[in-house]
Amino acid sequence: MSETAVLVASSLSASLGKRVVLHDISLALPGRHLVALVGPNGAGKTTLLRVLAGLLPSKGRIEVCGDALSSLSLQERARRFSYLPQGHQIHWPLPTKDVVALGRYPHGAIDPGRLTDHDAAAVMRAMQMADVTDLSDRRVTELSGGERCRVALARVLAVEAPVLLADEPTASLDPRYQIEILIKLRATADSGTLVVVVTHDLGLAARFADIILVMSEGRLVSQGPPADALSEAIMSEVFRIRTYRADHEREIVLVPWAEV
Ligand SMILES: Nc1ncnc2c1ncn2[C@@H]1O[C@H](COP(=O)(O)OP(=O)(O)OP(=O)(O)O)[C@@H](O)[C@H]1O
Repeated sequence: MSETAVLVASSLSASLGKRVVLHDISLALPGRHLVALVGPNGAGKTTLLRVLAGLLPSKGRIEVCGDALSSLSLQERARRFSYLPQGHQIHWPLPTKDVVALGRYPHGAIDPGRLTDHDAAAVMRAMQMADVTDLSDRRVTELSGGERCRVALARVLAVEAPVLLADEPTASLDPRYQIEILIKLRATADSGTLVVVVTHDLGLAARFADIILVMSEGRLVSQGPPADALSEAIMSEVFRIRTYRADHEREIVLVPWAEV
């Protein structure tokens, strides 16, 4: 990979309980890229995302922006990684703008009501990017699922971290919102961030990602540009499906079609 890697992992392995769920994973991912992490249920995608962010212990080495993850304080890790967990829910009836301001917590903004100009500007940029400025004073508990999803995205964007990790950010959204979220993540990557997104939507992954990482049974079994990483052989061996493939408006169309 010619570009400078922002996130490097070498020989990672991790266990949950007595089970080894990640085996010998090595990768090097540059900034300004949208990376889709795909694989069947239970392949280890969420575990890998959490290990990369330092939220789960692992063996091996992780470097972010040239520093060993293990050498960084928790606050510094929180500034370098923004993490959108799977099925993210907000249960407190906070106004949208305060939820988004929580993204500035790693930068020392502990009171959403008293942000510095710098933090307030970052919150505004994130709200504009996620298209939630018109929801600013609405309570998040009174928003639709799609609106809440955009607010959750705005919160992680407000961190303005060099690495954004998002676990199934489009799950349970309607097709329009799914496309909208991918367009926003694409734009975030284009502005310089390394964005890693876990998804089961192979069509959106093939269309929007620069790099696809395919996991199976805790191992990285394929990686590269979508057409290579999601080859018909990988589809068959890893996902046990055949796909319909075409081009539309000069973008890849990939539709899961039948079991093999
Ligand atoms: N707390 C736990 N203890 C033991 N095993 C676990 C635990 N959590 C998850 N696992 C196992 O680890 C493996 C990887 O789980 P993980 O959630 O990372 O998979 P995934 O690829 O994200 O799956 P999905 O697509 O279903 O969300 C699975 O086999 C799962 O059963």
